[in-house]
Amino acid sequence: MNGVATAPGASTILNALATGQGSAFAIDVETTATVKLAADADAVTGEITDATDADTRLIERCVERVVDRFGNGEGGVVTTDSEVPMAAGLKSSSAAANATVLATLDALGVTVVSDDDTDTAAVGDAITKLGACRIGVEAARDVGVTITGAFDDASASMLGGVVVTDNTADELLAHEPREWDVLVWTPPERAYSADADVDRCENVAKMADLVAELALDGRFGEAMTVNGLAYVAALDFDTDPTVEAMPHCHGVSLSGTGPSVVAVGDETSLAPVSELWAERDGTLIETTTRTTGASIQ
Ligand SMILES: Nc1ncnc2c1ncn2[C@@H]1O[C@H](COP(=O)(O)OP(=O)(O)OP(=O)(O)O)[C@@H](O)[C@H]1O
Ligand SMILES: O=C(O)C1=C[C@@H](O)[C@@H](O)[C@H](O)C1
Repeated sequence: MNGVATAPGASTILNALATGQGSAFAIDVETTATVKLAADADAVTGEITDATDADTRLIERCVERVVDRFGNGEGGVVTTDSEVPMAAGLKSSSAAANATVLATLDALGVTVVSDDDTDTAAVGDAITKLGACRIGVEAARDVGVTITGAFDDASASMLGGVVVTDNTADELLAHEPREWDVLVWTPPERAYSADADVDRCENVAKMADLVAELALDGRFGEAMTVNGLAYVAALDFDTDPTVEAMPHCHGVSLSGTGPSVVAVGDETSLAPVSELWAERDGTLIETTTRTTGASIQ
């Protein structure tokens, strides 16, 4: 009973910490999960390739939740192998959870239905992609790696494209395809979402409402830039990387609770941003949006 699945990381248009409404888009860097289940194994053990000291509770809990719902008490081993850096703002936990849930469903032979936008929670012995996504969100809540549940990040990773969500109800408000070039700058420091200063974020709630309006109007570039300016201030990051990118790109924002800053546009508009950000410490990733989301391999 083996299963393998991949899920992409994501970046932020609207951070949900202020109001519970969020918006995110999938990017073309991904995490692969491999799940090996056995009827006679009595526990689930997680391993994260190249990060032996990292916390494996999220992926173990994802397997347990899928087995509780669709299995028969199986245990086993889950391994993730990821291109998405942890605690960088690029939704590594959502990618790991989605890949693990899908790989476990694959191992158990459960059919995953792709009628994402109709959002039927489960159809007989099958489950929709959004239903699978909600299992990962619940697992993230169980182990405390999220503030709101991060259904925005998780559904962007699961479905691909751009989503707008209500994280207080785990509901999808909009789902749109967008094709942008994407430039990611990740400074050397790391920031775990669960440690973010939520009280400071609540101070920018009126700006978050404006960002949600822009996003629901399909004005994603402006939405993410307003979000970026509000949240770099609220979370006390340097405003310079955002401001210097603004004249060139379609949109730029702090991603999640940082520290990465992400700009979207086309190759020509991102070239001067790349030159400016290359002078800073840290790493640059040139990628694209991804419209296809997570999948069983
Ligand atoms: N590749 C992975 N494999 C297994 N577990 C992971 C992986 N990435 C993240 N996690 C789990 O999620 C926890 C939170 O990670 P992290 O802060 O990176 O997630 P995040 O909330 O998605 O934030 P960010 O958007 O900053 O990446 C980690 O401590 C770990 O338990
Ligand atoms: O932990 C959370 O609930 C969140 C973390 C960040 O990624 C945010 O971008 C997201 O909107 C919500």
